[in-house]
Amino acid sequence: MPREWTLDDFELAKPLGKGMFGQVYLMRERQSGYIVALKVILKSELLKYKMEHQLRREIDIQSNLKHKNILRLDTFFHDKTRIYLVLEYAPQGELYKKLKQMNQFPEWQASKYIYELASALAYLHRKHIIHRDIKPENLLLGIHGELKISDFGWSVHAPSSRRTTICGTLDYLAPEMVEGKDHSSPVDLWSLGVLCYEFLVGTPPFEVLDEDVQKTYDKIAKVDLFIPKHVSEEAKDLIRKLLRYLPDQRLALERVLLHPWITRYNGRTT
Ligand SMILES: Clc1cnc2c(Nc3ccc(N4CCOCC4)cc3)nc(-c3cccnc3)cn12
Repeated sequence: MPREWTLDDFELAKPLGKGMFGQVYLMRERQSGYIVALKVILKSELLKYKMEHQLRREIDIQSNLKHKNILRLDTFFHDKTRIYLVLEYAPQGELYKKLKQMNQFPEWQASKYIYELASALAYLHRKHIIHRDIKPENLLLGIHGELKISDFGWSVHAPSSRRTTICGTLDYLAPEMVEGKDHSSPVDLWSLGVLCYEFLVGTPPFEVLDEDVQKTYDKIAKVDLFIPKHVSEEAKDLIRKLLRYLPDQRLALERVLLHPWITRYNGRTT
């Protein structure tokens, strides 16, 4: 039985940044020199937002996943005031910052990220897990620039009905999520389509400038989609096959992985 870890087992290398519920630090485990990212969450904050059940689910789900495009959660521990998540360190940082810097990705880069995302989602869906919160802020980059899905705070076992109020942007949410209906794994297919658009265009497809939630919702419900002409026909085809109002009409992940826009840049999976 692995012994309980404590904060004394680690020494601080540098702060990495601020997440939703606390700071993230680059740490070195004293005995082995092993480098990790330590996510520190204040228990008081957790209680204030009634998020302890969501964190418990995040830990249960993420600690049992093993896939090169999913950030590993190695272990966790807590003291009187804080909970510590010992996570895999992603040396190339946050994908959304790279997207902001580059404004949009070249087609080969977007195709590679969508391929990696689809591979990770196929793995999750085989385990009947839906992520439900796929967006650039939840994507990190590994040592070779490979995409890593992090933050499983909204993941659940499919099928599901939402019990927690949605906060933050609606930009990535499927119509059935926004409408509060029962939903299942196709919600991640919708988000994949939104991300494919955003990687190539630089902004999400249903974003409204004044951030009026109702207007965003109306655009999502109508699938009011305009794809700029610089986007290749094959990429447009994939985006249109994912951004379908009816969940069952969205292209299955197995078909995404074999789509010409994906296989052109990532080699045909057997
Ligand atoms: Cl969990 C987890 C695992 N790895 C990371 C990570 N890695 C990481 C690597 C490298 C750079 N830099 C690369 C050179 O340019 C400056 C940034 C940043 C973050 N960051 C965060 C994080 C979280 C919140 C805010 N900001 C960053 C969470 N992480």
